Amino acid sequence: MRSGDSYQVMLIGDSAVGKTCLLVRFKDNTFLSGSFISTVGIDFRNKVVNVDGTKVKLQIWDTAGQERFRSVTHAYYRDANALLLLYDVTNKASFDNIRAWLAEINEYAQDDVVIMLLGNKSDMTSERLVRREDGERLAKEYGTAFMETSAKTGLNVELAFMAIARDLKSRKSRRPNEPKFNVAEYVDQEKQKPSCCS
Ligand SMILES: Nc1nc2c(ncn2[C@@H]2O[C@H](COP(=O)(O)OP(=O)(O)OP(=O)(O)O)[C@@H](O)[C@H]2O)c(=O)[nH]1
Repeated sequence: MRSGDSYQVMLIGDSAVGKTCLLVRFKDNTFLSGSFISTVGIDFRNKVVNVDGTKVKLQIWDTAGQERFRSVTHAYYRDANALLLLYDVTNKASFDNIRAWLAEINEYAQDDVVIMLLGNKSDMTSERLVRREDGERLAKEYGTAFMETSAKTGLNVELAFMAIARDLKSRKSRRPNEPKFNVAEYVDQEKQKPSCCS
């Protein structure tokens, strides 16, 4: 693998939506079950992924969702190249708060930041309170990519980070006459592959 670029990806969203679990699933392919330990301030992990034979280093910042840490996390927004914005499909308030999170992004992040909206805990089918269509509609309204994930089963977790890595890499290396990388199209294509998203 050739060595390539490094990017900062930040996980944001209400407390307990599953940001830490999503990161641990991506990094170590395990699920943190048992008692819930809320993140204090901010934490980070690196993972190197392979995008078309080039190493792309993702430095992933896991932020605390609790309100009292907001001023700490604000300081990190401007350095983020991409934001994974999570809600919990079993927690309606976490979905309703997405507009407020998007307003924060607008205020503190770079204008060209890549944003992906993720509806996490999609494995909890009987407790679901937010429909997939509602997530899709909101993402469309704000022009962001969207998918549902489960840190517990691993559904779409790798895909979400890989789509971000590809988008960031293509923004950097794209020649003026090349078409823009389309995250939504990429995600749809990958979802259809049998090896994906189990
Ligand atoms: N069933 C299910 N439970 C999940 C999933 N993701 C996270 N959880 C559970 O939800 C709780 C909160 O997960 P965390 O990852 O710690 O939440 P967080 O968003 O990092 O929370 P803060 O650090 O407070 O911002 C834990 O009890 C997890 O086990 C998921 O995809 N499915």
